Amino acid sequence: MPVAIARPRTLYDKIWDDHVVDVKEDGLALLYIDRHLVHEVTSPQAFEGLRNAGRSVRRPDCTLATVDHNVPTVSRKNFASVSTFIDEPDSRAQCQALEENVKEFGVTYFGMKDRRQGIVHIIGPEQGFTLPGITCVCGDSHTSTHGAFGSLAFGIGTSEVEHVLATQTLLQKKGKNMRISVDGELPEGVTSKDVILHIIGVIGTAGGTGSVIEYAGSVFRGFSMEARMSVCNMSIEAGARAGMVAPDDVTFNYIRNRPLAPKGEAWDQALAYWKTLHSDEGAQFDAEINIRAEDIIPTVTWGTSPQDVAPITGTVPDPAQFADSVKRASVERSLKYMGLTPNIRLEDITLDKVFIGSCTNSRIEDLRSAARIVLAAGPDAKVAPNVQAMIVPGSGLIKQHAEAEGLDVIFKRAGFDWREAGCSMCLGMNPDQLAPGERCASTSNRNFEGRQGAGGRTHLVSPAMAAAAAMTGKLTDVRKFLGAAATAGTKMKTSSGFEFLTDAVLPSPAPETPAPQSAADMPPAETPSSVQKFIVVSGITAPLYMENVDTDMIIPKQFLKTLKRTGLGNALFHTLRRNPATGEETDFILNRAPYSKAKIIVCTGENFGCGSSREHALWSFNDFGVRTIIAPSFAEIFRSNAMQNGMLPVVLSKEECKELAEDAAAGVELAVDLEKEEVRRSNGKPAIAFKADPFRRHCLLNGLDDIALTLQKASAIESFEERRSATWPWLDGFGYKGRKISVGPARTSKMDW
Ligand SMILES: CC(C)[C@H](C(=O)O)[C@@H](O)C(=O)O
Ligand code: SF4
Repeated sequence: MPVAIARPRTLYDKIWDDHVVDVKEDGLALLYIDRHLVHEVTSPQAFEGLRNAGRSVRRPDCTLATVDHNVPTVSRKNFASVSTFIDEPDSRAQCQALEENVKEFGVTYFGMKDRRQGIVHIIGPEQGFTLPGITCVCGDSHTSTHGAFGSLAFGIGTSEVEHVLATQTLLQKKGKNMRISVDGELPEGVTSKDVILHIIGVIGTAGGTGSVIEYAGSVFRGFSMEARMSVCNMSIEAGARAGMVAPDDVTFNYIRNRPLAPKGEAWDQALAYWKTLHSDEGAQFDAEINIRAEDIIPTVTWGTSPQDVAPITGTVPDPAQFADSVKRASVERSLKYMGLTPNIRLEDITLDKVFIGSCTNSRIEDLRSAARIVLAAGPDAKVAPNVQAMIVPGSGLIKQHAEAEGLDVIFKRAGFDWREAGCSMCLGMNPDQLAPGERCASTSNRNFEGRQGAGGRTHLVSPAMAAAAAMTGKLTDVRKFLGAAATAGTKMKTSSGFEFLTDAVLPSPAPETPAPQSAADMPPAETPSSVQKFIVVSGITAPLYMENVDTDMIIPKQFLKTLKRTGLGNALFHTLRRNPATGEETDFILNRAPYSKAKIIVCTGENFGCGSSREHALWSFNDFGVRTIIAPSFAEIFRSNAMQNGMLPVVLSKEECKELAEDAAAGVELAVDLEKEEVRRSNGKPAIAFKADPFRRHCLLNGLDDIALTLQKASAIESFEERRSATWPWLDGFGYKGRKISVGPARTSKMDW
């Protein structure tokens, strides 16, 4: 376990070193996963895979599930069951599938009747499931949120969800260390959301690619856990695999006494370990960014990428200012989509909707900060008549806590809609959506085209800025309300919220005690692989001249409701291929002959596949017939999802991509040869060499399935678990009565601890 390594290490190095079960010569490690969060969108196909292979959930004690993306946020007063409550058939089916799967596989589940239900990234920390020093994953890109506790937390695709359920491990290559320090005094009115939006503006949406970001400096040290979570949450928007803040007293005080936090002696032991979790003096970072707190002012996005930020005092940019043609085209496209004219003042932009919620900003502190602004607007002030504003607490417990503080009254009196917990209008997989053309100030994390509803326009802001916008009906500099907000703040009563977390909330049935699973009990490793071999793929190649092609664009949310991996070919680039108003085919490249039969895509812009972890993006390419994509860079989760599906992401330089795109536009066919690691062209021009990761190349050439490979290491996993129980006993999951939950499959046991 903790090995004495002399060189100074970063926080990331330490957590990484402590979780390696096995490592290959090329650095590919089998990493043990301490905590696995599960939601209804990215898990059905994973449970189905387990079922088909006769596998069980290896560590139900370290797995926690809830429903969030699909749930309607209307009152649950009349809730009887998911079957009667959720009208939309596909949303209903996904929630029902999770309910059946957690029962069958014995996973703890917070359903819609449970006040602990909420957004997956809210409930983990709230329950003390998220702890410092752990590895934490979820089939969701915003898993980076949990890094706020000094853990290594990252999003994965559905195939990896299945891998973790079956083996409690993941195959991972170590990323780079990046440190972003923000020091100094934040000006008044500037919040954690402004800080992270500013950071993304500085480093760009691909700035963190390949790295784990450690947030350091006096500003983060001074932040509450809620504020740290908002920052780490959006690390994925900066392209990073994960973000983290070293744990300190703020962290420990937040965790102490939470239902699943270690108690008594285990607490003392855990605390001693957690205090070692910081980057050592002299530890090496591959990249360092320093930002002055004084340079940050309330920030808002104007475009369709989270890097499209500007201070609220600024104006909408003019595409003419951009020398780079790809960049200029992308700004033009954004402004057209957003319905904005260059050079207008941001504060002159009027709104239709305001959304306060999402895993970025739906915690108690966010709601308080919004309420303070509402109060500051005056005792009788109302939401502007042109605006419809909604507040969606992140969990049932946050809702209860806010109501105990009277925040709901403040909001409702001013005309806000006060809702039940869920992802809501962050991505609109449920009824909360923007209508085409509607403009929204939103506290969520993504402003991609169509994100909050087809044709909807999103401006990302902090909760305080959202509240200010709701009251004025326009994007507004929150600092105009500050004096009054300070007075309002003194009138608000706050409470710790701990009383809602006790066991008394809901009775927890005594856990069943299935026998621990040993290597000998594990199903055979040689279950047939379903991964397609990739040797050479050749054929029609479609050129794409775009940067930051995000997964919301590749496959919009309405297609994520499937329980299958197939049949998604028509969904590929749906909003670009179909006119949203008429449903008719557009002239998008993939609708045009010969490209409608493309097997290869070549994209000229960076950061292909950024955004969500939805593996559906790859399933839709596959179903369309595309097996390989060539681009200057890929978002990490997309890249790893591709290879889990027998598909190959090929990285070439920008110039090479441009050259190949020109060839493809002229009808030249390409052949991507993984064996020879080269791209050949039908016009006889010289082949272009590329490099594939040796292990992944081997797997793709042979159609090997990661789970089967990992199961060959069953005894190494088992001995790691023995050492883990001895060294970090608090990581063997605790139940709601402080009892340890037994390890092992519980296919027939009831849900809940
Ligand atoms: C549905 C899920 C895969 C997705 C994610 O990975 O982020 C969603 O939470 C989102 O925010 O787009
Ligand atoms: S980003 Fe939005 S949709 Fe995704 S998990 Fe968070 S709240 Fe849910």
